[in-house]
Amino acid sequence: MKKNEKPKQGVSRLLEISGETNAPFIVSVLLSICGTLFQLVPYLSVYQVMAELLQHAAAGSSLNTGFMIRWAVLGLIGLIVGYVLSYGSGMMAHAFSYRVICGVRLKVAEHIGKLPMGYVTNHSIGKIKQVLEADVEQIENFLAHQLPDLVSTVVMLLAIFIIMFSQNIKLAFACLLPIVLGFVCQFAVLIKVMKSGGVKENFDALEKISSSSIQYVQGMPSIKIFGQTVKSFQKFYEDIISYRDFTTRMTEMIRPGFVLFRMFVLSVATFLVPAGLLLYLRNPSDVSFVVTFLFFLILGPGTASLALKLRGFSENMNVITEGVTRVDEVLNEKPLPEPVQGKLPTSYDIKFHDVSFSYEAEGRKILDKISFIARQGEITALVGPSGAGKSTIAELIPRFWDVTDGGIAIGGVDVRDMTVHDLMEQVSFVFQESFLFSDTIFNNIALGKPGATKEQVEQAACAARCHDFIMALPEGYQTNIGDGGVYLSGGEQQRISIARAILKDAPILILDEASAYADAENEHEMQIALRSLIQHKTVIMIAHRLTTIRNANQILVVDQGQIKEKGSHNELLEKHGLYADMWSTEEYSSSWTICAGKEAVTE
Ligand SMILES: Nc1ncnc2c1ncn2[C@@H]1O[C@H](COP(=O)(O)OP(=O)(O)OP(=O)(O)O)[C@@H](O)[C@H]1O
Repeated sequence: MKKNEKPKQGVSRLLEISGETNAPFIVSVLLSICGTLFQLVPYLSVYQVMAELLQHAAAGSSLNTGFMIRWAVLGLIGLIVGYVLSYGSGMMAHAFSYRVICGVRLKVAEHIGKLPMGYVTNHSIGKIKQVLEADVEQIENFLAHQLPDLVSTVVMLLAIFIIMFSQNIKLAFACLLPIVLGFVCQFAVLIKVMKSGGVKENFDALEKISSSSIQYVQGMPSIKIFGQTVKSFQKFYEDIISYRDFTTRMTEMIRPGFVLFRMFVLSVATFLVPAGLLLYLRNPSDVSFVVTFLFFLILGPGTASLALKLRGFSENMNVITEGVTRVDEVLNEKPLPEPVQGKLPTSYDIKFHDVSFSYEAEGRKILDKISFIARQGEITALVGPSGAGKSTIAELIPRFWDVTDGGIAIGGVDVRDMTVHDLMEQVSFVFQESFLFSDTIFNNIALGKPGATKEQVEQAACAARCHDFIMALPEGYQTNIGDGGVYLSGGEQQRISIARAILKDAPILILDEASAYADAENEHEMQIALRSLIQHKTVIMIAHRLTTIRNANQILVVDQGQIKEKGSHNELLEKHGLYADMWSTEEYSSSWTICAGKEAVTE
């Protein structure tokens, strides 16, 4: 955008976002205008036939039947051509609007993918969903249906009034007056709604309902187990109630103006008939006036339905502006800064140098001057109490967030000096909560390496020890997760995530509680799977169960955002510090049994 150039709004901003040109839209509008004009021909034809009938009614034999048939045929042709053109206009407008919303959705989705994770976690899924689905859907409705309709309605109204004024100015005024009065009432309401911020409030309220309904559905197990109902799930209930109150308030605000609007525009005949009769009584022998009056009686009430149509557009114009503003709010979020020409590391030691980090600008320090080196070909384990900052340390490596102070380097290259794409290529991450898409198992694994062959996916699944349970599913690798009652256990889901990571085969591997769901047998399977995954890589492993990481080359004990101890399992035991305490607590608790009867005993 050039300096001092006003940012685009509404439809032109939509075109800018989607990268579409307005040419198809203009063609669609032109077709719509032509279609509308052709649809006026039948009215003209009725008028001509009536005029002929009235003027020669007394002497039936002088009726020009050829003239009347020609007009009847012309009326029919006008009707057919009008509908064909309107159909063409509608088709073009739909194709155009679907291209626009496709472009907008892709742009927003692509942009969200470039934003720091902070954006996704700080903004509820409901809000993002609302922008991507409902707000964009309104755009389709507006572009495909309302805008072409608006143009044809305005053209039709203009054409009718031009014809009316050319026939009889006084009768034309009698038709115009109630419509003007109606719109004055309507605009008064509109200004009131705009001043009250009603459109924005409506979008905000829908966004809140969308967010809390997602939480309600996602939290269903807890809601059920704690005997909650939709009424006691306070947030959702309040959002529904406040939307009801808001819409009631808005209706009360809009209703009186709308009733007056309808009353005026539907009373065109009430204004027209007395005016016409007065004019007729002045000169009852004027047959041509009677013909004109009849013509007004045919066309006049038609203007009411057109005026009713126009009413909706003024409201929808605000809706579209608000929808585009919300899409722009997402697009204006700053993506992670990245260099144009990124550097690529040639080795994969990870070095944290005095890294401090807070989630919010002025927020609590989560990490405080963390320094360590995780060597290539070695396992570096992070252990410590819950909330110590282990996951945060891991998530800083692929730049889910950027450090507040200090730096992280891979093979001597600061992660901020690599392009985001290159950085992501270097890192595999198995998350605490494995996320599987509602797709086939094959596609879920192949996510690790787009374009992977069947053999590669199966090899990865074998290495991750999940091939056997996949083959036992109804359609093997082509089984859709979530369909037909196919659900996987937590441990199975995690092994699929490990298969994904094996397939990606990145030089850096981060495992955040990768065996958290595993039972004893599963954990053994998973350990074997991980062994084949971690060779020659830089591995960062977070674990609560210390047995899982006792063989790690280096163990970092994290507490309250700092590294309190560092060393191998044996070295740390000899220090008799936090790690030694955690180890003895784990050994102690693993020897616990619960007795049926009097008391719990230890071995
Ligand atoms: N997205 C976030 N926004 C704000 N604070 C966060 C966010 N994620 C984590 N925190 C806070 O950062 C601190 C460290 O969290 P982190 O998940 O790194 O700890 P952890 O040691 O991995 O814990 P656990 O072992 O329970 O997974 C916690 O106090 C947590 O509340």
